[in-house]
Amino acid sequence: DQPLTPKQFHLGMFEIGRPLGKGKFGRVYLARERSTGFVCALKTLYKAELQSCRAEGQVRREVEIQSNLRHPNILKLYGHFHDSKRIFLILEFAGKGELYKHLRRENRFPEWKAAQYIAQCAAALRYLHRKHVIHRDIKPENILLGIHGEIKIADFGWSVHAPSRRRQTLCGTLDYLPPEMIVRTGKDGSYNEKVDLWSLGVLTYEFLVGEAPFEDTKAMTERRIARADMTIPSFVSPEARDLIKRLLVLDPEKRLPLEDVEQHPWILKHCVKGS
Ligand SMILES: CCCCNC(=O)c1cccc(NC(=O)CCCCCNc2ncnc3[nH]cnc23)c1
Repeated sequence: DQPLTPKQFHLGMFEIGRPLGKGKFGRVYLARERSTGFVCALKTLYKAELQSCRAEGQVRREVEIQSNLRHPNILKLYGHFHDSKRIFLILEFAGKGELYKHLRRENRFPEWKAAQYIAQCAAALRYLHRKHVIHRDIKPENILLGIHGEIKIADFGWSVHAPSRRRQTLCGTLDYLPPEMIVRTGKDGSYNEKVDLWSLGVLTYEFLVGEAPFEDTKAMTERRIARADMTIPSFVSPEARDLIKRLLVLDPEKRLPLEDVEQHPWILKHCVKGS
């Protein structure tokens, strides 16, 4: 089941197709390995850019972490190689692309679809946490959909081995960050994998409501996160409301464990096993 296994990869082995996306340090292209016809996604990262932002460590961690992971809801990293200017990550191609584009197009997901996505995210996070990996950046932009609509958690550029202390300053949206990553509450400001439980709560809210629970100006967002100050619209079912409230809890130790998320009435109601 590991189609791309040669030890040494190089660019000439691939036919490059259309761009699939772009990020801070490079782009992702559709690609096909010439000898096997295997379709994958090639993520390019420019060394110069990485050096200027001192992000090489992030890439090394992304490669080291993701290449040891094997789970149906986690995007596979088959290998990597580099040339003089770029680093290339050979990633699984997710046939239905970026989840956030589906969310924006549909505005919000029906409860049965949101519940199935959250159940798959919980299964992937349970697998990561068993390996003492914290993702730290669970949000719609970092989730892809496979050809059968299954969740593929991607972009391990921010993941670390638990417990951890943040070094890099956080860029991008604060919406998904838990209180303990915004204000240094813990004695040494450290945090653990419970940060992903908070993000799962934010993700559940955004799937059902169409916007993040603490979305506001930067200052207000920080304040609202620190107080877990959010309102859940009345169209959200009582079961879904209950799950969101059990995940968006200030005290990391009091957040609903992943095992209980998977057994939550809202999840069981919409995810009949073997359906
Ligand atoms: C460790 C580096 C952290 C910062 N990341 C970057 O600089 C960075 C560099 C290049 C690209 C990106 N992010 C992006 O390109 C964001 C969009 C990534 C999704 C591209 N679409 C895909 N559709 C279908 N199957 C896939 N398999 C992999 N991607 C896909 C990010």
